[in-house]
Formats: sequence, C-alpha cells, structure tokens
Amino acid sequence: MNIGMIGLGKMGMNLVRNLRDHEIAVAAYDLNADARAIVAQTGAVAYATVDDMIAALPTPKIVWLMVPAGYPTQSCIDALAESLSAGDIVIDGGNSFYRDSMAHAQQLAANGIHFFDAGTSGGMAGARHDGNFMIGGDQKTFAVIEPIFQAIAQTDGYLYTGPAGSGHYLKMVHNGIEYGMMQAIGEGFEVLAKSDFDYDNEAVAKLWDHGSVIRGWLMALAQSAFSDDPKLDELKGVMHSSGEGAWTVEEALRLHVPTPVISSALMMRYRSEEDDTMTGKVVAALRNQFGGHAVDKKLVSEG
Ligand SMILES: NC(=O)C1=CN([C@@H]2O[C@H](COP(=O)(O)OP(=O)(O)OC[C@H]3O[C@@H](n4cnc5c(N)ncnc54)[C@H](O)[C@@H]3O)[C@@H](O)[C@H]2O)C=CC1
Ligand SMILES: O=C(CO)[C@H](O)[C@H](O)COP(=O)(O)O
Repeated sequence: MNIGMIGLGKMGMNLVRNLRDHEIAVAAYDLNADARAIVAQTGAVAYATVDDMIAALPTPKIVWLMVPAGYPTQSCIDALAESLSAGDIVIDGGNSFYRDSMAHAQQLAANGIHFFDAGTSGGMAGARHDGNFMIGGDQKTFAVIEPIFQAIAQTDGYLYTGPAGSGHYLKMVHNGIEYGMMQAIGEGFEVLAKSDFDYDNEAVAKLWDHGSVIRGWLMALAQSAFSDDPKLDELKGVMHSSGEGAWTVEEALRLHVPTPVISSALMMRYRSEEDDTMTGKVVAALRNQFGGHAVDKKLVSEG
C-alpha cells in the first residue's frame, strides 16, 4: 500500500514513521524544506511539490492531510481537487471543523474523489505508535483504506463513524471532554498547592495513576511534567486553545445541551491568556461605587 502524506510536523512526521514501521510506502510533502529532508530519513520519499508527490502514487491515489485546520487544509483540498482523479481518496487527519469537512467531501465528490475525515487522538505518541482514529466518509470505500488503520491504530483504536463530518464531529466532542478533564486535574493540583500540606506533585500523580478512579494517560503525563519541573515553576499558566473546545461549546449551545464543565474549561483558557480583565475592573469599580469597597490600584510603574 502507498500513501501520500501532506504535512510533516509533530503529527505527520510521526504518522509517517508509524506507516513505515508497517511497511506502507509513503510519498511525502511539506511546505518546509527541512521537514522534507528529515522525512527522507524514515524511508519515505519526499517531493518538492504536491504534484510531484501525487504523480508518484499508484491508482487509486490515497493522500493523507496532516496540516493545521482552516486555510492550510482548505488550500490543500483545493489543490487536490484539481490534481486528483475520480476514485482517488483524501483523508484529513487534522483537527478540521466538522462542517468544513462536510464541505470538503462535497467539493471533492464533484470530481469523483472520496473524502474521509479521520479525527486523530493520542497526540504525538499515538501518531508514532498505536494511534486512535475516528473516521467518517463513504462506508463502501472505507474498505479500501481500512488496512491503513488496522496497521497504525492500536487494537480497537479506530472506528468508522458514519458519513463525512462524523469523524471530526466525534473528535471535536472528544477534545471538549479533554478540556474538561484537564481543567479538573489542574484545579485539583492547585488546591493541593495552596493547602496546608506539602505534597510531592510527581508522587501524587504517580499514585493516582496506579489503581485510583482517576488513573489514566493524562495523569501519567502529569507525572512526567512534574518529574521535569516539580512545581511547574518554569511555566506560565497560559492555556492556549486551537478551536475544538469552542466548537464543542457552540454545538452544545445549538443543541441546547448544558455543558458547564467544558464551557467553564474553555472560559478558563481564554481568561488565562489575559493578564488583567475589563470584567475584573468593572466589578471592582461597581463594588467600590455602591459599597465603598476597597479596590487594588495599579502602581504608576504598571502604567
Ligand atoms: N499536535 C497534536 O497533539 C495533534 C494535532 N492534530 C492536528 O493535526 C494537524 C497537524 O498538527 P501538528 O503536526 O501538531 O502541527 P505542526 O504545526 O507541527 O505541523 C504542521 C505541518 O504542516 C505543514 N504545512 C502547513 N501548511 C501546509 C501546506 N499548505 N502544504 C504542506 N504542508 C503544510 C507545516 O509546514 C508543518 O510542518 C492539525 O490539524 C492539528 O490540529 C490532531 C491530533 C493531535
Ligand atoms: O487534538 C489534540 C489532542 O487530542 C491536539 O493536541 C489539540 O491541539 C488539542 O486541542 P487544543 O489545542 O485546543 O488544546
């Protein structure tokens, strides 16, 4: 089996290594020449243009996208709609918004090209070994690409989820859950940090990952992070996000589904990106106005 991989970053490069471990031939492309040079060390063949990469693939051509959602994915879809032919297959393994994926399926279907949205979980480690995939698209054509997932996913680690869009929808909700779980873990460690006791964070995370109700990969990752930096002193508590949590909350609002945990986790991420807030200033000012309550004033040096 042969695959064309577009996007050789943190995920794509590991997926290529995983595919190569399973003797799947890979033709690879990335905008970045350094990434193209590195992929050549995996046994994949790097091409300087998408068209060269496509020309190297046997028919039906299977192209996997692993680029950022939004414009980068759309520009690849536009290029593939022109370069591929009827019967060829595009898999988007990135974190695209599911409605974009439904549109991509339609756009490619106009030229007879099949589209699969393959939500990918497990981070870089999962891309490298035993990944986890949620795959939407035409069920009959799925048989053509299923051997890829049999090779690179862990046992029971892939699922055909229904029509195009359903794979990324499932990944969106998965990531919403991820926001809530990580927020809860973070909050728990903050209570411990402010408590009257002197806990060893690494030891606690290790303990909780061994037989407790809250054991799991996130706890193992917490242990690893605390092992590198016992109180995470080297980090700022700024929690960026790349869209999936917001889309989950938007979808919950559309469906009138109360999702207080995921929504709060999203708001906490946004709050963490600000040093100070207008909200806080307004509430402080109002308390001061109606009750004469004290306010904290900025120092002159703080501007
Ligand atoms: N990092 C993670 O834990 C996970 C990421 N994802 C998704 O996988 C996708 C890739 O993520 P990462 O590998 O982490 O990102 P990354 O930023 O490490 O890599 C993206 C790569 O795509 C390349 N690229 C961008 N536009 C391109 C184009 N038009 N043509 C060719 N190459 C292009 C970049 O040069 C870069 O090498 C994203 O959609 C991301 O949301 C999905 C699951 C987990
Ligand atoms: O899909 C993932 C993990 O499952 C990616 O790591 C994603 O970037 C995480 O979402 P966010 O960047 O919004 O925290």
